[in-house]
Amino acid sequence: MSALVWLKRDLRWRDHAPLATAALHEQALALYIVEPEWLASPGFDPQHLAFALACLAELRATLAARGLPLLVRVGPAVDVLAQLRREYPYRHLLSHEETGEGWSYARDRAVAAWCRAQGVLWTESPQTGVVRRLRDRKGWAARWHARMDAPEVAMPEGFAGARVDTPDGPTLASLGLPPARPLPAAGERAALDLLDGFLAGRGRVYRRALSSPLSAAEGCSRLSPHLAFGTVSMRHVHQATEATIANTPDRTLAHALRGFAGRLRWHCHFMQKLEDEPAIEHRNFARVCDGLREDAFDRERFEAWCEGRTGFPMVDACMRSLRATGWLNFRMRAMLVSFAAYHLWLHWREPGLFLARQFLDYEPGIHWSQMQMQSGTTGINTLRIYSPTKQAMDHDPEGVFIRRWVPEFGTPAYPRPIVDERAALRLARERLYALRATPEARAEADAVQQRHGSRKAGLPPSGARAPRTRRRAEAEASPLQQELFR
Ligand SMILES: Cc1cc2nc3c(=O)[nH]c(=O)nc-3n(C[C@H](O)[C@H](O)[C@H](O)COP(=O)(O)OP(=O)(O)OC[C@H]3O[C@@H](n4cnc5c(N)ncnc54)[C@H](O)[C@@H]3O)c2cc1C
Repeated sequence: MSALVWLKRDLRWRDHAPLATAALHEQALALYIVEPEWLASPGFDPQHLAFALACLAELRATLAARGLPLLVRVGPAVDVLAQLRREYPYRHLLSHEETGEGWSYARDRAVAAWCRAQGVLWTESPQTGVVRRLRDRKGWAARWHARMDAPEVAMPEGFAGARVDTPDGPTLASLGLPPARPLPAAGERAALDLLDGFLAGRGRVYRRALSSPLSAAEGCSRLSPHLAFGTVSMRHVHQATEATIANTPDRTLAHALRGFAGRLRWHCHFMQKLEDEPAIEHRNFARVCDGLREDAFDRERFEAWCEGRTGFPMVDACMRSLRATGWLNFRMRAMLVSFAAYHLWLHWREPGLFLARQFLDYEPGIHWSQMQMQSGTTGINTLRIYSPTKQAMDHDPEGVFIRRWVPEFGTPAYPRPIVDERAALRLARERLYALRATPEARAEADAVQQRHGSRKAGLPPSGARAPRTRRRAEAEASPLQQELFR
């Protein structure tokens, strides 16, 4: 039987089940499809494709050295698969599972229907801790560990590669796309180098460096684009981290890496939410929040936020830095969203799409869950309103980061604040706390908690006892939830 490996967000050689299985077949071929639906999706930015193509260039050489040709084609997935089958009559399609946006879910359903009609066997393998068709979250963390602690997939020596021409694939220019902003190093080698350097010592300052935009760029792992494009497997990162923690005599490093290791679970925990409820890309987790902000969308405020000219220097510095580099640390991402949601009273969808285009690491499951969490529409998480002034005092006390990105700050060229912070926050709090106190909101919070809450983390069902004040609510948040907000 002939096999076709359909590469998606798994652009690596190591720990790759579909590639390993393909080697057992009479003939094999690998394919990456540049899908028009992706290019047209509102969260897409040319930097995403540029990164994928750079990863593919390296992978193509890796696979060619083992006798496996890799084709890169452009078109709707079903059309490309059907055309290729006329040139190379494969019977077995192999890929990893994907937890993506609605268009990719619809495409997977179309591919499944096409495979059934054509008599093609399609085998999808998991590659993260996300569990398909999960009934409930009970025991999820144990399943995550079972998968992540299992041995990595043994990779074959070589393949009986199909004899096909492998012309050069598309480029941004050939697809009519503008050039991408400067990118970090792409591909599997770069991912492994980043991980090795982080575990060998760079990660020592992780806990201290994580929160400030001045230190986080160096002190965090910076693995997120690699996890999003699959140039390294989550299992490999987890196992390498656990091995370092167990073996290093450096207790500071081990302690720092324990914090990092916990975040790897959060990656899959958030993706699981989108897997279980794909609609959260578009609509509120807590439906009682429907209508809260939809009709109040102020485009001028939104544009000022996007362009980094809100008159709040820490917000503007973060936004400008993100636009230039494609990355921002967790706390500053959360602050940007909190500012959009509470200070500017913007619904999360458009700011979320804008940020998706800026983040090279755009991962829909994490992204939409976090957008809603930081906007107060999950119904179960503590409302966390970040003060940009406090964030600047805590994480950029000398104003170094602000001066770097907002050089005109302190001159007449810098805009005045676009909102009155006190008045905006008073109104936002009143609206949200009033809503959360309703019996409907409490009942719904229970349902959201049952479906999406991390029971292993011991999160108290927030609907069971409605928090009366913000301080009390924060005190009630579980340690793991608080850890997430650090
Ligand atoms: C509004 C908002 C949107 C976000 N969107 C994305 C996104 O699209 N893609 C993305 O990868 N991360 C997203 N995050 C989470 C987090 O900010 C990034 O994962 C992190 O900043 C990436 O840098 P790093 O790889 O150096 O992280 P490290 O701190 O080194 O963490 C290692 C890995 O753990 C995972 N991780 C870390 N923090 C979190 C978290 N809070 N939730 C889930 N997983 C986490 C990521 O896979 C990350 O690469 C978002 C956070 C917020 C507040």
